[in-house]
Amino acid sequence: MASPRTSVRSRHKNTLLKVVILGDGGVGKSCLMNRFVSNQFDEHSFHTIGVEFLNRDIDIDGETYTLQIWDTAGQERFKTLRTPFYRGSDICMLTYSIDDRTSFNNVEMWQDEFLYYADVKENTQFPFIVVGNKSDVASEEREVSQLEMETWCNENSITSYIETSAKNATNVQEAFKLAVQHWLRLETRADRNAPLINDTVNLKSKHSKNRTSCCIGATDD
Ligand SMILES: Nc1nc2c(ncn2[C@@H]2O[C@H](COP(=O)(O)OP(=O)(O)OP(=O)(O)O)[C@@H](O)[C@H]2O)c(=O)[nH]1
Repeated sequence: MASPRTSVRSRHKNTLLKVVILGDGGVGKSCLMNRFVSNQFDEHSFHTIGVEFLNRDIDIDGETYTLQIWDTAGQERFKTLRTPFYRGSDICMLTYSIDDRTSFNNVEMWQDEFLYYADVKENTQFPFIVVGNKSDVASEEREVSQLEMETWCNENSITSYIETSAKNATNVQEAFKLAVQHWLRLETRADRNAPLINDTVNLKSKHSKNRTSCCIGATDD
């Protein structure tokens, strides 16, 4: 027999969130996705060509969210294959590898690429999370300190950041959870502010446009 908690939760509709993972080739995007979805790690992971996606549910505060995770090809030559998939994203994970300074320096470029091709106008209103992967490497191989990453995030109004290791499964679940919590915070704020932004809102209408559909459908409406 189902527990009272389960039967209450089963009445809630799942929320589907599209999460896109961006970052230089080789920083570990595919490994992060596979660790999160299948709890597996491939020491000899191949470069991604274009995009791949996998789904996994995550429970936060008694609610279930289905994450549709899009792993993209980080190599420059695949740019035209990956960018058409940015539109409609709810969350963007900007990844670098802590033993590769160039990949950290490129985080800003990845954010710009995402904003442009996803057609997101307000970058401070979009849930970006910065993920420094490969935290398992020996300290002498580290090229980017955690403080440096936090400083960059603060300067760029990014409030969610974390170091992970897809290899030894450190903080991978937490990274996705943090991302959804960030999305939830912005969503709640958008809902709260909605009537203030549009003073001609029809109070009888049951249809409420949330922030996500605004970003997706801006050119199609
Ligand atoms: N030490 C360590 N190695 C990792 C980790 N994550 C991934 N790797 C290794 O890094 C290499 C690249 O991993 P991928 O997941 O294919 O990298 P990617 O970012 O998807 O690369 P592209 O598909 O080219 O964009 C592989 O050899 C992985 O085994 C990690 O957390 N720690």
